[in-house]
Amino acid sequence: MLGVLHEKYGSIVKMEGILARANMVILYKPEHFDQVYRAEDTNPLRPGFDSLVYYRTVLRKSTYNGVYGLTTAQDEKWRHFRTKVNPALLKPKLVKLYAPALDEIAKEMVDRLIKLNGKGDYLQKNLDLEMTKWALESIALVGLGNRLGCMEDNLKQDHPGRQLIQCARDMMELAYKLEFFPSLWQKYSTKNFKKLVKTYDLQWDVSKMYIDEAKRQINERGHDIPEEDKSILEKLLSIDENVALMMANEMLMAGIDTVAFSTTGVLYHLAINPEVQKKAREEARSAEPQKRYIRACIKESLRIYPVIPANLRRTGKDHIVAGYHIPKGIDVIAPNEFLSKLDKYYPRAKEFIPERWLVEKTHPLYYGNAHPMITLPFGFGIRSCIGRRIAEMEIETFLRKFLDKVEVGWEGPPIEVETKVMNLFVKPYRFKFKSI
Ligand code: HEM
Repeated sequence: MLGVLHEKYGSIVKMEGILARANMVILYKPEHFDQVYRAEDTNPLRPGFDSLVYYRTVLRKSTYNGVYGLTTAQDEKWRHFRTKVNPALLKPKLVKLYAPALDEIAKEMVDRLIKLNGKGDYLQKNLDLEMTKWALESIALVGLGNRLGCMEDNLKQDHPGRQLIQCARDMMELAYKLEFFPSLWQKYSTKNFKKLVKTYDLQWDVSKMYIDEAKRQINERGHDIPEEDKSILEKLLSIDENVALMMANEMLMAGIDTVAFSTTGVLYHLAINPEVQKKAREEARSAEPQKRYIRACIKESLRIYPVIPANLRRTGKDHIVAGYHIPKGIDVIAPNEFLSKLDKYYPRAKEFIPERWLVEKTHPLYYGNAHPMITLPFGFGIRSCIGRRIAEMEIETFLRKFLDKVEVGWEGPPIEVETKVMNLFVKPYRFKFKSI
């Protein structure tokens, strides 16, 4: 759709908001959204998840004590929260401390994939479920310091971890229906809105149960343990209890499908590019600690298959862009996925070429020839993804283990993506895994 609008209306496209939605402008030139996004970066407003905002600030106001979390807070509340959580989640030195624990989970996941690969067409239909189990298990260990047991065999449908996975998916699908299409949920409780409220309630209750259990264990054993053994929850509890609780809750929400989708995307690209896979495997098996080629594979895959296809900011003031007036209160869309696949920015843009992230400046494929705002898989500026460092480490750790033990191929037509707030792969997964 973004391509069609661009072709028909040019590089600045205005769309009237429907029902309660704000008016929107799509800016197709990176210099244009760069101008707006930078000017808005002192107080970045990211709209979206209006139903979750309503749930936390109105429906369940008493539960949240005025602390709304990063996904829903704006203005000073957001800044206050973000300032408190930034160091624990984004400082590379602190995040690296979780590497050994993530290594252990990655190893289990690879063994599990090998085992499940022998079970007929199970992975063709359920690879997404298995990848989300690994992603949840990993983020829970980093976030809470606990294993949830999601990667055990015969996990029951009502296992709390399984419920969290289902909640994350349902929230995305229902919010998509309510917030991207005309809906009257803001006037009265529609059927889908009621379902969504139930899902928000369940996600909160289950994550709170896990968080309370983690807190109980922390209090029982005391705080006198090495820094590398402290979870993010424990670090944040010493700063602000409400913030710690909310951040842990959001990690168990935002850290599941994002990581699972991104990792599956890399597996797909490795599967259809055996030469790249071979090179990545050599690096995975080498003693070189810096896995630059594998990291380039992740970057390149996120360029082609970002989880979030477009970035979004709501203007907090007026802007003049290429002579057009964009007033305050408009949602400005940066169509990053669409732009990232254009040859005018990246030569052979549709091809998976990790080398473009590694070659010298003088090389025609050099990634830096493209405007730096085009590929933004983790968003932009001070409001960009708080889980970025953790996610990158989870994916890299998994790939290193995977490449060492498994060869991956793909049989059949190319994988397809559908977009529902986030990107999702369409089943079946036609991967061929071979233990090596
Ligand atoms: C590969 C995996 C991931 C991708 C591609 C991704 C992508 C994004 C993007 C595009 C945004 C919007 C940023 C913006 O508006 O500028 C975002 C925000 C966010 N992400 Fe991630 N994410 C990933 C993993 C995670 C993980 C593991 C967590 C858990 C810690 C997480 C938690 C969040 C939160 C809480 C926000 C809101 C930040 C704020 O508004 O301050 N994400 N993510």
